[in-house]
Amino acid sequence: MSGPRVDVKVVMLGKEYVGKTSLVERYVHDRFLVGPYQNTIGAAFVAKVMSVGDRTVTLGIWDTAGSERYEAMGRMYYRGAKAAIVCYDLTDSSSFERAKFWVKELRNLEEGCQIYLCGTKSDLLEEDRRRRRVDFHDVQDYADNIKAQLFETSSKTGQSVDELFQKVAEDYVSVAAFQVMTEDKGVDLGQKANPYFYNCCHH
Ligand SMILES: Nc1nc2c(ncn2[C@@H]2O[C@H](COP(=O)(O)OP(=O)(O)OP(=O)(O)O)[C@@H](O)[C@H]2O)c(=O)[nH]1
Repeated sequence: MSGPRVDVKVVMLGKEYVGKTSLVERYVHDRFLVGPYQNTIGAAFVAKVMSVGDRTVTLGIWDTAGSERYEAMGRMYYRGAKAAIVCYDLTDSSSFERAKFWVKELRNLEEGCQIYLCGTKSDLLEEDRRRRRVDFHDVQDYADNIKAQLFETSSKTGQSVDELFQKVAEDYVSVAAFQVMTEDKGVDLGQKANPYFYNCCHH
């Protein structure tokens, strides 16, 4: 990989047990850990180097603990994040309520952070569609409202996991390029208050 380096801080948020750690494990190590569930304590950090066009992008991923016990710490970890992957479990409606809580927080306190909604464990729906507890179209409407992107993933099968992280990196690179372009030209667009406005309008 060559070209200019870009570092992006990404934070994983969502209720405990929704599968944040599993998503990171699948993306970074291409594996799905079986065995007893181990909740994350505090947060874990992992970096993954990848490429977007001729750019080398390092995603610095903070995997936060979902337990409400660690809620205040979650705040520490999303500070300065350029992207948040807000996870909910497709088979657990309460986890979507919790996702909305994080979205509200981010929108109030971390304006420059692009939000990606991620419905997890889609393989369980492949096994039995009746297990779905969060309607795709409802979430899509919600995502449109908050200008977020929506993915449904499975860390077990790998479905849409690479696509999700690739999109995070691509979006960040295109926004960074747009910022450089407008700064070079001395353009002062109102949209720059929300750097992802441009990006959202072009996808
Ligand atoms: N079938 C299936 N199970 C999953 C998937 N992702 C996670 N799980 C299971 O869900 C449980 C919780 O997964 P974790 O990745 O530890 O969840 P977490 O959100 O990191 O949990 P906290 O650390 O407590 O916040 C584990 O038993 C996983 O094996 C998936 O895509 N499919």
